Amino acid sequence: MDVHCQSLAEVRANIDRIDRQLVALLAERGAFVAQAARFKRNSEEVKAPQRVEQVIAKVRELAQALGANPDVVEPVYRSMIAAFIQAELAEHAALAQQPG
Ligand SMILES: O=C(O)C(=O)C[C@]1(C(=O)O)C=C[C@@H](O)C=C1
Repeated sequence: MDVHCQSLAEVRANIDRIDRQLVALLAERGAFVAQAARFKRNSEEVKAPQRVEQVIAKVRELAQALGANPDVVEPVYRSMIAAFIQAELAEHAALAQQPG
């Protein structure tokens, strides 16, 4: 990270720019999470706790490699995945209501 901002406004402009990218990526990630519901038989498979731990281990490694703080990245991911699980449970329940 080699950008040295000259003002708080410049800092916040950069944060706003990054937030736009993050939200776009969350939209893309969320669309794939919703598709995962189609391949799962029940709510335990939706929650997939072993997969959650795989993802956490992977993003902690990525954080180390990319200069992020793993102790920030992990709770962000745990919170994000918890929210995606709720959305995927709702998607799974909606699919179960569909005929055929
Ligand atoms: O990998 C899956 O099975 C997913 O549904 C994706 C995802 C995630 O957001 O990473 C969401 C729910 C599961 O708890 C595990 C992981």
